[in-house]
Amino acid sequence: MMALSFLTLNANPFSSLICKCKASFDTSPHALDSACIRRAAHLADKSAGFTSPHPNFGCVIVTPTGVVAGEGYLYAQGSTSAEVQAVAAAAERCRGSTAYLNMEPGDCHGDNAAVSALLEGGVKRVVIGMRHPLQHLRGNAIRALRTHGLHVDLLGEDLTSEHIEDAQKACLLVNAPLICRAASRVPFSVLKYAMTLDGKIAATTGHASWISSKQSRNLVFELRGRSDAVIVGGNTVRRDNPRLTARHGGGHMPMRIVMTQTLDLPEEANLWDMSEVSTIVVTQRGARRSFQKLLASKGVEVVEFDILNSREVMEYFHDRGYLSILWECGGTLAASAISSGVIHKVFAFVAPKIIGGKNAPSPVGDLGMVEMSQALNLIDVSYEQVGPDMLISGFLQPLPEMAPVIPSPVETFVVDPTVSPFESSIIFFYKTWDPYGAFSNFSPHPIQMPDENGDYATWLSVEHYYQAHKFLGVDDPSAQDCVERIKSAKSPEEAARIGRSVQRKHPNLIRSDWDNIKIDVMYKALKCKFSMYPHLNSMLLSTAGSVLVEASPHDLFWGGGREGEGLNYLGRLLMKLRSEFLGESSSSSETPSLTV
Ligand SMILES: NC(=O)C1=CN([C@@H]2O[C@H](COP(=O)(O)OP(=O)(O)OC[C@H]3O[C@@H](n4cnc5c(N)ncnc54)[C@H](OP(=O)(O)O)[C@@H]3O)[C@@H](O)[C@H]2O)C=CC1
Ligand SMILES: Nc1c(N[C@@H]2O[C@H](COP(=O)(O)O)[C@@H](O)[C@H]2O)[nH]c(=O)[nH]c1=O
Repeated sequence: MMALSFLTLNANPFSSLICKCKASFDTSPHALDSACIRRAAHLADKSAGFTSPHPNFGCVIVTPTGVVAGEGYLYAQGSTSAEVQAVAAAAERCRGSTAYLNMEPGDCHGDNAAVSALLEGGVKRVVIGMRHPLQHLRGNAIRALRTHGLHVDLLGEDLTSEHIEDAQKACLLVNAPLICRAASRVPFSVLKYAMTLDGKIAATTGHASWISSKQSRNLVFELRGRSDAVIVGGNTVRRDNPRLTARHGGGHMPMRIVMTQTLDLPEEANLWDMSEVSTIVVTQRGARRSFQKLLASKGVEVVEFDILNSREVMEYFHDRGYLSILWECGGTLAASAISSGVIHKVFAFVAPKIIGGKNAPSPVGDLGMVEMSQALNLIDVSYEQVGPDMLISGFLQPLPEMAPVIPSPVETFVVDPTVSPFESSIIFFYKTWDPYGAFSNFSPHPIQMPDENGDYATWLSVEHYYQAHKFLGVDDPSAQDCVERIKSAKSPEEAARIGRSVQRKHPNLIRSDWDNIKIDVMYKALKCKFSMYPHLNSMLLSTAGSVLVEASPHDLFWGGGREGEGLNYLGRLLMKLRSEFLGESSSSSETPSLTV
């Protein structure tokens, strides 16, 4: 199958790129640098979907004679960093080498693993394709490497050329969702549709299976596998009864979102089958409460909105940490999403078929335009043949510039003097890339906890420990198997996915006292984490006087909720722990009433 990505990376194997430089006697360091950075971006792209919501990192180590000595890419958050893998693979050949990184490493875990590996491996020069897009992480790794005497170059900062621009583009594209997140309040959204040569996405009857070829549809599975979620409108659910799963074998499975105003949806639908992946239905506040209950009984999450429109919905999923959304809706919802300015990229599969029909639906409904001069022009358009179809893709809006990233508190103060950078009465944390992201259960800090026999076992994160304890001690082989699967999950996200989906599907496997003990389980794990890592302990103590709130908009038990309606138990436990570390006997005075 051809490799498909949000970017269109050169499919040529790396070796040919290097050879090209050499064969044409273009031995300039810049030609080699750009080829190696492209390779790093290509490697980084291999795990797209799995790393989310974290960046994709690739690293290539090249000896002074131009030989690739080691390579690596980040498989998932919490797994071994690309730099550590590449340095290990290069072994002795690392000394004096150049390391190529598609993006500056961001050390949100406080262990500086990537930088340390490059230093310890004896790398002499580091070439970076792109600075870290998140302001609070940007520049830290570059500074650390330079402080230790390494020569660090940022591709394209001293000179530019076609090769360099290509390589820079590859770096931007491989982390487009993260860049988008850093610069705006919505995830990176791709609108994909399949249409006939006469511009129809279904027959007049609404029948649409299939317009595009099997090859194209296989490619769509890949696109789904690269996305955090796939979204459709209510009509598509009623008409197509889609599954929206990524069926390309072993890939990442996106969440499924249905956007419906009426909530007039079938009682039985493939999307309510949660055995493979979950579905979230977003709807108008107050819509069909009895149907909401029915969906809840099937494990489908329903989120109500006062104003249900594409932008509000995207902002909500942005706040939930989603980086990339694939829109597989019909023309009505597509027009609303385009009008709201939330669509970044379009993938149009054009099949050499004609269906006709004056009322047959087209991919984009009314945008209110009356003259061709108003048409939206795609940027950076690509054309690829896929089986008998033509895939046309391009951007509806340019990727955000790297400069205007989220301003630092001090910069915010300059822009808006009413915001004090020193006002810290509430500290929000959620994703591990946040300034206080290490407070999250998902921060990849392994903990060592005693089991029931007093033997110590290592858990890759607090989330691993917490999820596994839902099933611990249950006298059922499936529960024991679940504990093992969670324990060996490659990332905290994967651990949470397993734990939550088994809990939803097989509530009988959950230990009967779980609701009574879960806070205690979490507290023990947090205490261990903040005792084992001195820098985390200092970070926690440095927040003294501030209320800590886990800014999860959807977890109303551990998080603070969208409007402060959540119980914020994670924040409360951290404050309790902070009091304990500070030597205060009681935490009750600190427990906040959450009206944030
Ligand atoms: N060839 C292709 O690639 C595809 C073809 N199709 C075909 O398209 C047809 C369906 O098209 P269409 O009705 O446009 O698709 P959608 O169902 O995807 O979108 C329309 C629906 O979205 C819901 N919606 C919620 N909020 C909004 C909003 N703010 N603005 C607009 N809609 C909103 C409404 O659901 P509700 O009515 O429940 O309130 C509305 O009816 C079907 O025949 C299907 O087979 C669909 C997808 C892809
Ligand atoms: N008809 C059509 C598409 N339709 C989209 O795919 C959905 C069905 O997905 P699934 O149930 O997972 O196979 C459907 O609801 C709609 O969103 N996609 C395409 O690539 N080509 C096609 O010809």
